[in-house]
Amino acid sequence: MLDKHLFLVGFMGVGKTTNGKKLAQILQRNFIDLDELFVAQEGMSITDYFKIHGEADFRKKERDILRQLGDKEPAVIATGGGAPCFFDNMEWMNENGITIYFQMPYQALAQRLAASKRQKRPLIQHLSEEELLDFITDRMAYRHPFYAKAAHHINVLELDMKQLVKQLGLLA
Ligand SMILES: Nc1ncnc2c1ncn2[C@@H]1O[C@H](COP(=O)(O)OP(=O)(O)O)[C@@H](O)[C@H]1O
Ligand SMILES: O=C(O)C1=C[C@@H](OP(=O)(O)O)[C@@H](O)[C@H](O)C1
Ligand SMILES: [Mg+2]
Repeated sequence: MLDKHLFLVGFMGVGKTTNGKKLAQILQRNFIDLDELFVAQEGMSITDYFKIHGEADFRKKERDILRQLGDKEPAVIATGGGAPCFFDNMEWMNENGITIYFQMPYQALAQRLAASKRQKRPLIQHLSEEELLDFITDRMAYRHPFYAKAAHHINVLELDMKQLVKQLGLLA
C-alpha cells in the first residue's frame, strides 16, 4: 500500500481535504489537494473559474491536473467531489493508486455544507440547508456509482484518521 498514491473520493463536504491532511501527516507523506493545485495553476478561485470559463472547461483542466500526478512520489490526494464522475478519472485513479470512498449520511452532509464556507463551492453557493439535502440526494443518484468503484468504502462520520490507518492497514 505504501508505494502508491492514496486517492480520497466522495461528495463535497465529506472531509476529503481536512482528513487528507491528517492522514498524510500520520503516514508522513506529501498531501496534495486537487482543488488547491487547480487554483495555484490557474491563478484564480474555482468559483471565478466556473463564472468565467464554465464547468465543462473546469472538468477538462481538472482531468489534466489529475493526470500530472501520475509520476509524483506517493502522496495522499484529496480530489474534488466531481472529479471521479467525469471522463475515465475513476479508472485512472484505480490504476494509479488506492482509492478510498468517504461517505456519511446525507443529512449530516447537508448540515456540514450549510455550516461551511459555501462561496468556495460554486455548485452549492446559493442553496439553503433544505435545498442542499435535495441537491445531495439528486447528485448522489448519479455520482454514487462512480464513487462506488473505489477500492475501499468508509463511513467517516465518527471516524478519525488514526482509526482509518489501522482499519486499512496503511502503516503495515
Ligand atoms: N471531522 C469533521 N468534523 C466536523 N467538521 C468537519 C470534519 N471534517 C471536515 N469538517 C468540516 O466540513 C467542511 C468540509 O470539509 P472539507 O475537508 O473541505 O471537505 P471536502 O474536501 O470533502 O469537500 C469544512 O467546513 C470542514 O471544516
Ligand atoms: O463536487 C463537485 O463537483 C465539486 C467539488 C469541489 O471540491 P470538494 O469536494 O473538495 O468540495 C470542487 O472541486 C468544485 O467546487 C466542484
Ligand atoms: Mg476539498
